[in-house]
Amino acid sequence: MSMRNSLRMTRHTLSLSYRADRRVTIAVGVLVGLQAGLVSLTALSQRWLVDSAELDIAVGLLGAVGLGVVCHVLQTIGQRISINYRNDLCNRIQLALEQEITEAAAKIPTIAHLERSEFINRIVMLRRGTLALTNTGWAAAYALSALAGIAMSLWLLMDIHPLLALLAACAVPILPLTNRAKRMQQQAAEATVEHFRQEAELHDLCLRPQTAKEVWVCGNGMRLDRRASDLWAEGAQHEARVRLRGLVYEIGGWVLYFAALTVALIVVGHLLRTGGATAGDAVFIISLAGQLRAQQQLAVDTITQVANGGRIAEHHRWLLDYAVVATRTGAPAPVRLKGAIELRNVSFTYPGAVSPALRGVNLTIPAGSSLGIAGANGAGKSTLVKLLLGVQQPTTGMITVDGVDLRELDPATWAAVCTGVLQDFLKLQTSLRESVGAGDLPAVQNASQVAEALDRARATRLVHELPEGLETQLGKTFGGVELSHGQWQRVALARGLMRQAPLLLVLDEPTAALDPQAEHELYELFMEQTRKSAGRGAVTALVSHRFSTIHTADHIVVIGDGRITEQGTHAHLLATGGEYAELYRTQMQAYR
Ligand SMILES: Nc1ncnc2c1ncn2[C@@H]1O[C@H](COP(=O)(O)OP(=O)(O)OP(=O)(O)O)[C@@H](O)[C@H]1O
Repeated sequence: MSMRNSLRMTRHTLSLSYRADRRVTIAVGVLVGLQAGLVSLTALSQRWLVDSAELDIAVGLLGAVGLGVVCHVLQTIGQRISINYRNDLCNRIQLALEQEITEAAAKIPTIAHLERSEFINRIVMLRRGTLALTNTGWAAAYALSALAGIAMSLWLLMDIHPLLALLAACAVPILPLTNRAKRMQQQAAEATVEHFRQEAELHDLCLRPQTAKEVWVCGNGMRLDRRASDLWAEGAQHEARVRLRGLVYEIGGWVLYFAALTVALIVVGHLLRTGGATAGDAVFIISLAGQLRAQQQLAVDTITQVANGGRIAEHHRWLLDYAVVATRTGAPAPVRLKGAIELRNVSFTYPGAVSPALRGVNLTIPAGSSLGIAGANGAGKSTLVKLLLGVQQPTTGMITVDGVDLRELDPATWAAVCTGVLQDFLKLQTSLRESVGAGDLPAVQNASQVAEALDRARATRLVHELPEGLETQLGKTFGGVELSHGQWQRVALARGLMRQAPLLLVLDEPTAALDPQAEHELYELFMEQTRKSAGRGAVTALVSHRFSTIHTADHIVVIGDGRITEQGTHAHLLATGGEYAELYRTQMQAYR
């Protein structure tokens, strides 16, 4: 399997190199190929030089010097040129691979793969191993060149004495033993990836400004740091132990070769003493035997790199296959909703969770209406929102849009008619214009559309307060202006309001960071927008803990422990006198 992956990645990365620069790829290929013959030719020139000197042949001497110089020049300069250009090609291959990985990940229409640790580990291994993947193709080219060079050297050595073939035979175990050592290291890296992921996460908690303040207030910094360091030490110790065991295998592989080298040197001494070889032959054998070690080392290193690339390629293949399986096409999403969005007996369980987050939910959201979603923490409100947006799919049951199963609609076109603000909204550290415009990318340059969205989010004052208005860089990471949490939320709101005619507007606690007056104004606005776009059948789904805001929705559902416990209009729910009525009255009294 790994062999097949190595071959596939070799072909793939070499074709990426060829696509990146055809002429340079061919030139580097020729230079790498030439290296195969240069080692033998250099040794032959040395033999020719010594024999010509012994026999006093001037032409031979001149020829040998010329050949030697040409070989050395080609070897040294060729190597420098090929290494430099190969590095440049590898940078381009790496960029192309990273694009491929990001594009594959971006094509996946749900986020299910980002909620399973075995998948996340694969993605981390893949990202960490991009360099190994990148090198596979050119490592294979160097390996072929080294193997061809070894074959040529051996053929010439055996011509002098068959025993010298021992040098090659005894080098054979080096490759499987080195490969075994590398495989052990790779397995250790896979076993410890979660340790390092947790360590990075814990250290990030202490270093990210957003989280560091809470860590400081709780006085957890030292403890988190110790826990992170313990995790790192555990992972690093395991890897170090495996590396040491691997080293024993690697050295073991070379022991046999050094024994064969001793035999070869004894053979040379014997041949010289008995007249079986000339002084030129002796120089030739010693020179080639020395070079052979370097060639074998190169072959082992590069073949190991190819095998390593093959192991990472398995994760690459997994991601591409997963993206293909997960990528769905289907009927385009409607631009106008005529009937309703319906949830039919929908249940959803998060990967690895023991109990469902939603159970048997039946709900009809008629075209042109607004839906208020209420419920305690952890009841399942945000999960319902994720299912409506299509980023998660029901485990059982189905969601239909005008009678068509959401899974049968083209996810990209469905995403294009959805918009909104999620609870854990994005703080996009770009210019204000881009941070808002990202809500409708084709319009990101359209300053008036961006300004309009900011106006609808009641954030125009913010634009005037910022030193460069719409072009102000936001966030500290790139030296911009830091906003308050509420201001960031307004920017996120404006982003969610960028799309001119969405079919589904989702607002998952979009005003939690705003003051009550601002919240009230915004809800009035949302409801007005819902009424205005009712002609297109657009639907607004609004999650909030504040009953003062959701009571204006056309239909309200209360979720408890993953089930709909009550639903109806505000008036109906108040008249029923259930949990909603009680909570509503309690909140209203608290506000008085
Ligand atoms: N990514 C996840 N993986 C596993 N379980 C999750 C995940 N997200 C939420 N849950 C679980 O699903 C249940 C519902 O969570 P959800 O976020 O939908 O609640 P919520 O009603 O939006 O809560 P809140 O009011 O606190 O935002 C909870 O029990 C929660 O622990």
